[in-house]
Formats: sequence, C-alpha cells, structure tokens
Amino acid sequence: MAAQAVLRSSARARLLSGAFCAQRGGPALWQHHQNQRAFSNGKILVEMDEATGVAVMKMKSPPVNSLNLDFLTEFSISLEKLEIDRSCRGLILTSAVSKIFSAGLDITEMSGKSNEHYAAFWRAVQEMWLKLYGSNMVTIAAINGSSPAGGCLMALCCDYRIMADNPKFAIGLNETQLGIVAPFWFKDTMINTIGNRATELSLQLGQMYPAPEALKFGLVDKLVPEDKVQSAAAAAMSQWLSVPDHARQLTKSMMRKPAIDRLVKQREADINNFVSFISKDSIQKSLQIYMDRLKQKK
Ligand SMILES: CCCCCCCCCC/C=C\CC(=O)SCCNC(=O)CCNC(=O)[C@H](O)C(C)(C)COP(=O)(O)OP(=O)(O)OC[C@H]1O[C@@H](n2cnc3c(N)ncnc32)[C@H](O)[C@@H]1OP(=O)(O)O
Repeated sequence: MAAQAVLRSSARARLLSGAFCAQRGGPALWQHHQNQRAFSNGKILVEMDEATGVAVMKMKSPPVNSLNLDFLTEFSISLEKLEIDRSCRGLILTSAVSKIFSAGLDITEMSGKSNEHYAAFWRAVQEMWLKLYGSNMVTIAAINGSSPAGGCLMALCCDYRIMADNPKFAIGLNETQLGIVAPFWFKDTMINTIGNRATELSLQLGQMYPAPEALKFGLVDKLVPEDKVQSAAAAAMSQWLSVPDHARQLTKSMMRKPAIDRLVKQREADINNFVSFISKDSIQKSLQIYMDRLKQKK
C-alpha cells in the first residue's frame, strides 16, 4: 500500500539501527520454542505461531494500557517487524491487562508538556494509525475489556472485532466528554465502520457503548463469553486466512486508501492543529478536570 511504503522507511530505519532496542536495554529478538516464536519490547508481547502464520500481540502496560509515547513507539516498531516478516499473515491484537483493552491516549502526555513533546506524541499516534489501518496482514481485535477513545480507534483499525460479552466493558470514541475533539482520521475510521449518521451521533455525544450495544451499533462484529475471546479470534482468523492474500489485500486497500492518503497528505498540518488545540489553556483545563474526576471516582 502507498501509505505503508511512506511509513515503512522511518520505522524500519529505527528498527534496523537498533536505536529503539538499545534504549530498551537490548534488541527485541525472536525467542524460539518449538513452533512458537516470541518477542517483547517491554510494553508489548508478540507470540507468533509458525504453523499458522498468526501473531498474537498482547498489550501489557498496566494499569490501563494507556497509549503514551513509549508504548506507541514500541507498538509501531513491533507491527513493522511483523509486517516485513513474510511468514506472518495475520495479527490478533489483544490485552494482557485484566478487564482493559486500552484506556486510549495517555492523558498525561497531553497535559502540561512542551509543544515539541505534543508534536512528537501526535506523530506517534498518527504512525500507529497509519501502520495498523494500512496493514497488509489480516488484523483481528480480541477486545477483552474496556476500550475508550484511542483504544476504540485501535480496534476500529482492525479488519474484524470480537468483544467479551460483558456489559461492564464499554467501547467508543468519547473525546467530546473530555472537552476534546476526535480528529478527521478518527472520524473517517468510524464512518468506514458504522456509517455517517451513526458516527455523527456517536462522536457528538462522546458515547461509550457497553458491549451488547456496541454489537447492535456495529462497532464490534461479534460478542463471545469472556473466556472465549481468544479462541473465537483464532477461529475467525482461519476463516479470513482462507481468502487469497493478494485479493483480500487489494480489496482492503481499495476500501481504506482514501482515508490513509488524506492523512498522509496533511500529516504536518494535522500535527500543527493538534499542538495549537491541545496547548490552549481552556483545553488544558478541561483535561485537568477530567483527570481529577477519574481519580475522584475511587
Ligand atoms: C479542531 C480539531 C483539532 C483536533 C485536535 C485533536 C484533539 C485531541 C484528540 C485526542 C484523541 C484521542 C483522545 C484519547 O484517547 S483521550 C483518552 C480517553 N480515555 C478515557 O477517557 C479513559 C479514561 N479511563 C477510564 O475510563 C478508566 O480508567 C478505565 C479505562 C475504564 C479503567 O477503569 P478502572 O476503574 O479499571 O481504572 P482507574 O482507576 O479508572 O484507572 C487506573 C489509573 O489509570 C489512570 N488512567 C486511566 N485512563 C487513563 C488515560 N487515558 N490516560 C492516563 N491515565 C489514565 C487513572 O487515572 C488511574 O490512575 P491512578 O491510579 O489514580 O494514578
């Protein structure tokens, strides 16, 4: 895919230079065990089944898998590593943290930091989206917990979503509830999944949907009991992998390329928009109030 080609160069350069790995105290090499390979960079664990060509990526950044700069960097590098591995055809994205898929963007990365930090953070969010939404692999989200905002975006980037059938787990793009605005590419991703009107309702209200409602709304494709999420994802994966890769990949590209190209063309402008928006005093105040409420609910 065009966007993949643009993106691959920077992450691959970092991957090959080992800069990221050195920073983490050593290269994230594959460990082999029978038909399994695994690597971990700290916040992400990847296990690959060589017999099926399916990798399971587990987010393991407690307490809530919030997407901070380190996490996003590890995520994109891990994804790139799988993308360039020709033996890997499918990716199941899930969480190793009980009851949480991902709490979305780390709010502390968007509060009280320098403009340079905001720009680096937003570039990393964009990169995560470009890589996951544009992946050539079959991607299945095994949503085993709550998944607000950026966590919902990650799930929406996948080709298929299976969620634990527990009404305590909710998913949605709730940005307006924090006093912030989902950018156009979050909106495009949601429109491509549930359509324009449902997206407008959902985004304006900043709606979080408990699992059963998320299924009705089309935000997820299937609900299964909590202890069956991984096996259901593996079963769905084998169905998806029965389709010839080239035909499926070209079809995926046809569906997603307009949205991807749109961000690729305006990447720098989108970063500038984010920085000027997030650094406003009124927005910083809204985020502070939201964080205080989160802490007070205990
Ligand atoms: C004009 C247009 C310009 C466009 C400009 C763009 C603008 C920006 C767009 C931004 C896009 C995306 C935004 C996001 O993704 S924002 C993040 C939204 N996430 C949330 O609202 C989730 C909030 N968290 C929760 O609801 C709950 O924590 C939970 C995930 C349901 C888990 O509940 P829990 O009871 O199990 O755990 P809890 O005690 O609440 O949390 C544990 C600790 O983790 C902290 N925490 C939770 N979420 C976050 C987070 N997202 N970031 C940072 N920290 C988080 C929480 O505060 C607790 O910390 P502590 O133990 O008290 O210290």
